[in-house]
Amino acid sequence: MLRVGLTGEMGSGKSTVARLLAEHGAVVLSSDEMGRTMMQPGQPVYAAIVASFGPGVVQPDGSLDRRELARLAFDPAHPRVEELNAIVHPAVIGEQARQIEGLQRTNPNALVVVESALIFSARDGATPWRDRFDAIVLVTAPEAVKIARFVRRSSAGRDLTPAERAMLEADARARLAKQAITPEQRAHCLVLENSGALPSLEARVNELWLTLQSLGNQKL
Ligand SMILES: CC(C)(COP(=O)(O)OP(=O)(O)OC[C@H]1O[C@@H](n2cnc3c(N)ncnc32)[C@H](O)[C@@H]1O)[C@@H](O)C(=O)NCCC(=O)NCCS
Ligand SMILES: Nc1ncnc2c1ncn2[C@@H]1O[C@H](COP(=O)(O)OP(=O)(O)OP(=O)(O)O)[C@@H](O)[C@H]1O
Repeated sequence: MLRVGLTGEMGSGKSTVARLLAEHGAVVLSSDEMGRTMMQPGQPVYAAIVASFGPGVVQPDGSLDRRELARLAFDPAHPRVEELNAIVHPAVIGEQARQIEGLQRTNPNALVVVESALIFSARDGATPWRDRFDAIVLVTAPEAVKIARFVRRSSAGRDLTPAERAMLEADARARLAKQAITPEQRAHCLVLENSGALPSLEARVNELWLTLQSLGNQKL
């Protein structure tokens, strides 16, 4: 088994790369999706978030108000993202470890890809990222492209007022600031640049797949 961490800042194209790797046969675990599942009513993570952040983050139907939670988490005057991370990240990392352990038994030759913007910074308090992954792939794109992709996704095709656009851009910058990757971390990564058109990304992913295959079960 090869355990690959797939990272890159928001809007860099990680999910697109994950999808392409899955088409080659990789087993992909998405941290964002796992986090969302654990934040559903009835889950321990949901209860811990409501206990910390209060009833103001609960919508009338009982689900979490993600927009309000994001506002509190990334509030520039009083950010609480570390508090939120301390609840969600250990649970997500623990679930990933359990799923990878299961795959070791059922599919020992699997190439497992864990997708997360926070591969280097997310902690469960115990296991350093070096012990959780055999190789890290970093997807990069220019800052302006990443912000534009976030604004486009968040507005879902709606026309934005200049004030709404400015708010979304500020939200994007606040999230990106929490994802910055240091040159020391980058030096550990296989870097995939994604500033061009999709076919050139696809060609790079084809090469990446061959490189990962050639690693076998070796740590990079
Ligand atoms: C703040 C929340 C409620 C915002 O929800 P929203 O639906 O707007 O965003 P979504 O979860 O789809 O994330 C979109 C992107 O935001 C960025 N982002 C999310 N959480 C964080 C964080 N803690 N730090 C930095 N960037 C983040 C990531 O690039 C992510 O891909 C949510 O992202 C959250 O609970 N974050 C904390 C837990 C977390 O880190 N989740 C992501 C991986 S487990
Ligand atoms: N090379 C490309 N050309 C055109 N569009 C692209 C390219 N790469 C990615 N995209 C588009 O940009 C958007 C963001 O890409 P993607 O969701 O893969 O990024 P991400 O890094 O996973 O972002 P996030 O962390 O926000 O989930 C998507 O709509 C995707 O289809």
